[in-house]
Amino acid sequence: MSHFSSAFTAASSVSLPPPSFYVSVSKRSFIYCCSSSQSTTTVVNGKFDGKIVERDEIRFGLPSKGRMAGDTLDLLKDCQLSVKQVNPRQYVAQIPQLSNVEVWFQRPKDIVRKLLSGDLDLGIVGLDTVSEYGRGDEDLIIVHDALKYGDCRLSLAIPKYGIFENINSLKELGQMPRWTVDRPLRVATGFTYLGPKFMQENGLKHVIFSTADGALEAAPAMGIADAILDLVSSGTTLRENNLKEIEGGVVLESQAVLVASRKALIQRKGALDTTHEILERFEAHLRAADQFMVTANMRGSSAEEVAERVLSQPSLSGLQGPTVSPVLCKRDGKVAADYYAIVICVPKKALYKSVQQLRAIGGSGVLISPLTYIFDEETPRWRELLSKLGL
Ligand SMILES: Nc1ncnc2c1ncn2[C@@H]1O[C@H](COP(=O)(O)OP(=O)(O)OP(=O)(O)O)[C@@H](O)[C@H]1O
Ligand SMILES: O=P(O)(O)OC[C@H]1O[C@H](OP(=O)(O)OP(=O)(O)O)[C@H](O)[C@@H]1O
Ligand SMILES: [Mg+2]
Repeated sequence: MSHFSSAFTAASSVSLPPPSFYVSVSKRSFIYCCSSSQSTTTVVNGKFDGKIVERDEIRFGLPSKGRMAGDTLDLLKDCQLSVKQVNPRQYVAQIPQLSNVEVWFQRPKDIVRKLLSGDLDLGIVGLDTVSEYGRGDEDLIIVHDALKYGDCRLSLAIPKYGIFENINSLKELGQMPRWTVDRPLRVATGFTYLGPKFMQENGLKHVIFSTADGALEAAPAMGIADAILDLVSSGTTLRENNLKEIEGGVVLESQAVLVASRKALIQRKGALDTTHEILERFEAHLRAADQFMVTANMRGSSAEEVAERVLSQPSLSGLQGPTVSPVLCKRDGKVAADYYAIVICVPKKALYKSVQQLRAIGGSGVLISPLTYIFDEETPRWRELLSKLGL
């Protein structure tokens, strides 16, 4: 177990001056004050003399509640990694298939903070959370960038009415002459790192940010802010509050990601192997999730001739060409192959087109089955990870 208590707070995130404040757009550091039984140590950006604190288990942070929690457990279950949590209020759990892993349920932002402080080694959160609370720290490595749930975008929105009626782009918003040092554009957001950074990168000078924990969409109508910067998925909340997104106003496209601490992967025994296994399971499942396995019978003179016909169709080329096997039957006392069974994988969205193309080349008895996993020789993301780690 760690010598340090985990209950530390990122100093930069606790004392946001209410009600509105000028945010420095320079990169700020996290400062954690850690006390052990013997001494008090200051750990800057989660680094403790560049070394990790020794412990035997690999700690995996999962969202404890909210919209990411259920989908995260579902993904793990689909990858045959069942998280054994006795009740929802228990914050530690096990994954029997990964005996060296300890799951810790935490709020998404705390997962990122604890990866940086070295209290977690791996985590699953939205890319928005990694970007906001990770603040570009090089210790954070995105191992899988597209877990295919939690889709949303961080986007700037302004009222549809009044002075903004004819404003439809970030450029037009920035060029409105009314924003001055004395009367800057007021933006309400929970993203107090990404917001100012985005405005600076886009050359908007007179901007002031205020923050609140939720229901930001009310701020313009209440006269508290001119614009909001918040997550959007269906767009319903914006619409219901008479707000609109603008061209060039998307800060970030987000979905759930698997993120790791670089130090943990390099220094902690077993961390890299465990990450490899989790990554392989995720990739195998996610690749399979949008494909069907299609089998069909085709009359033909040889396996090669049948394969030629299949490969002539654009939607039927399969993973590495079709698998073609003879369907053997007895005719006039002799075993012969008049038919061949072909097996291919097709993207779910191309299913009907594939069936049509199979029929067009003489396919019959077409069977469609769901695919559960596709394990390739090596996943491209594993290679990328090794290269990011300099291994
Ligand atoms: N429409 C959406 N609004 C907000 N978050 C979304 C949306 N769609 C997907 N997400 C993802 O879900 C995450 C937010 O989950 P949730 O609202 O449960 O947690 P949170 O608000 O960050 O936690 P907390 O309750 O500690 O503030 C986001 O960081 C984002 O990655
Ligand atoms: O585009 P939509 O599908 O409408 O989703 C966007 C809304 O969802 C989130 O709020 P949440 O439900 O987390 O409530 P909160 O603002 O109180 O956190 C987000 O902050 C937006 O308000
Ligand atoms: Mg929320």
